[in-house]
Amino acid sequence: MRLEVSLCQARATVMLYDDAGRRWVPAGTGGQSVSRVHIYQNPANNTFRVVGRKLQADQQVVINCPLVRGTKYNEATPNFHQWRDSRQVWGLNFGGKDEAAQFASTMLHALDVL
Ligand SMILES: CCOC(=O)[C@@H]1C[C@@H](CC)[C@@H]2C=C[C@H]3CCN(C(=O)[C@@H]4CC[C@H]5C=C[C@]6(CCCN6C(=O)[C@H](Cc6ccccc6Cl)NC(C)=O)C(=O)N54)[C@@H]3C(=O)N12
Repeated sequence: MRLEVSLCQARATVMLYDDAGRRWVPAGTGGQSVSRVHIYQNPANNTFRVVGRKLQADQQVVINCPLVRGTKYNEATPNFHQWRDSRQVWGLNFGGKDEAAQFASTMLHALDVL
């Protein structure tokens, strides 16, 4: 079974939108902290997912989100990008604009070929 390929990675704080509270909350536990976020491609079936693990010791997985054809990826600001999955809204608060642009470019490619 072929392994998934990491198409890109970026440092970002992974956030979820709390509809009830109308505010962004950090994904995972242990408060707001930076993760390394990848876009993985599974070549066997041409699927993609966004996976992020905290940089800190426990490497907690804070996002594991399959990409769905037709998803709109919204670059709300140069550093803050967001998209909806079936249940919630994800936000990535990137460490830098260049990383953010690279991630967006890869994301848009993935959504284009899905
Ligand atoms: C600077 C100070 O920033 C802040 O204090 C907070 C914390 C900052 C770090 C984490 C973060 C950073 C940047 C800003 C940038 C703006 N922004 C918001 O949240 C805006 C403002 C109003 C608010 C209203 C709704 C909300 C929330 C949920 C989804 N959504 C939509 O608009 C969606 C978007 C969308 C569009 C297309 C496709 C997909 C999707 Cl998802 N539209 C629809 C049609 O679904 C949204 O994004 N909203 C952020 C913010 O405030 N903050």
